[in-house]
Amino acid sequence: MINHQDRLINAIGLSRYYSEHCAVNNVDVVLHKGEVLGLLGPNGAGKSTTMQMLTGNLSPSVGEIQINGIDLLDEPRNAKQQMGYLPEQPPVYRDLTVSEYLHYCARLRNVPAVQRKGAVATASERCGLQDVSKRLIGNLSKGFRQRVGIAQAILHNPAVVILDEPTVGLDPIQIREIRSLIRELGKEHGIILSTHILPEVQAVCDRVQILNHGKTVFNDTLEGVESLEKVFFDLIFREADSTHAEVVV
Ligand SMILES: Nc1ncnc2c1ncn2[C@@H]1O[C@H](COP(=O)(O)OP(=O)(O)OP(=O)(O)O)[C@@H](O)[C@H]1O
Repeated sequence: MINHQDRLINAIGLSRYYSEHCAVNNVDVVLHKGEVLGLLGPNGAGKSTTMQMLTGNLSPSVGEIQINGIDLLDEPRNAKQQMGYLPEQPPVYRDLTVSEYLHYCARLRNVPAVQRKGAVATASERCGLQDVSKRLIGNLSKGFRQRVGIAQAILHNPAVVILDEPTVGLDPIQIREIRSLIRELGKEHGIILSTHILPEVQAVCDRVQILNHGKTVFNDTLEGVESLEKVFFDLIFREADSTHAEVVV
């Protein structure tokens, strides 16, 4: 019997229309404790729309979403409290120091005043930011700014962390560091990672969900998968061929 208790995200039957256009079509997203889930797909597949629905920034046209057992549509504040989100553009303020910014985020996240210092210290330590806490964010390297973005996402110790393209524009050393941070975080949180970089998914994810034309076309662990690239291109091109065949016929 399936145990739904350990589902940090339980999103069932999600669809989203933009007027007549169905961008996401009856997609389920399930995330378990201790799992890093890679959300993949070619441009326009529906990843951003799905992530925006999961983070409560966009209402689904159809479907329901529970975050750590709390209904996102009925109790958006409580459900969002269970979640940390790093959008593709980290929401950092360049004119604040790392410490000032993280304290500000802790306030926004309703971390009680007496716990803020500890929460900032813990998130800074986990993201390797102790040595730059007094530096202005605007003067940090992109890799460190990304760490600050991840630190704000985990500050309130959420059950779920959603990361959108967290390593875009980083150098190879920074990429390696951020990936190992994601793996580390994955032990205590459930993580959804959206990226176009297939080797990244293979390096950090336990399971992969591939979207194409708004539908799930693959959802499985990476056990025994030698090349995710092959799986990905086979699926996407097979679909393109069959779509083409339909048009021709
Ligand atoms: N606000 C909008 N209004 C109308 N159509 C939209 C809107 N946002 C997205 N779409 C369309 O919905 C589909 C899915 O878009 P979405 O941005 O979710 O895909 P994606 O997988 O995130 O793509 P990318 O990797 O390029 O960011 C696309 O066809 C897109 O053009």
